[in-house]
Amino acid sequence: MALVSHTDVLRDQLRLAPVIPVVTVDDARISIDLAHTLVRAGLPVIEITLRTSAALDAISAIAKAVPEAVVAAGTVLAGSQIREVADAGAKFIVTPGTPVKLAEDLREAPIPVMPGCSTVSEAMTLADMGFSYLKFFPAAASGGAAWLKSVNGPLPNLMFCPTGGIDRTSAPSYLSLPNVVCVGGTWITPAEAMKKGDLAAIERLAADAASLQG
Ligand SMILES: O=C(O)C(=O)C[C@H](O)[C@H](O)COP(=O)(O)O
Repeated sequence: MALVSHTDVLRDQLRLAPVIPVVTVDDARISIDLAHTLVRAGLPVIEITLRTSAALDAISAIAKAVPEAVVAAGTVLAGSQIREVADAGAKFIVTPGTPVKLAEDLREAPIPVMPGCSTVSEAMTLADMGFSYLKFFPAAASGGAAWLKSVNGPLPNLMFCPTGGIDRTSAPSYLSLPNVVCVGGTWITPAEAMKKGDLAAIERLAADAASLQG
């Protein structure tokens, strides 16, 4: 099965930057300029959430026009979305949580997958199914850095991208942990800046996020 090589690809993608901007796009027309801005600032990995009707167009536009970006599809909730996002050009898939049926479908995905979990049992189930890089969501609400520190003892082979309630101030405390590969967050692309198309503000936030270390 292709999962092992997918894991290697995903690991390399997740190591590109300390922060994955989690972006909700209302108008796909901003997506190419936004991706160029994030890449220039040092955040080439971009998660576009499938929460709006513009999301697939945004993924496809970025995949075609900004090859330096690694565009991921977030908020994948159903197996039927796997083919759609892969066809749009997504480089990997992110889920907020991963019921077993969805995990089974994700195992067959043609692109890498970072499934979401928020409990030790969910993490163990996903590990059993072959997934080694997991999104820990909602991170802050589910135990934050303390949870990650605790699970590193019993589950040292799992790596996490905590997301949910993380901001510029709390990100370094996650990034310093041995089982955190990067963090995700929306603070780089605030709704107001996205609405106004304020790419200068986004570039400042992104450059600052790109410089974060543990
Ligand atoms: O849509 C998804 O698939 C998600 O998992 C949710 C996002 O990752 C969070 O909404 C992050 O939001 P913040 O807490 O503002 O950083």
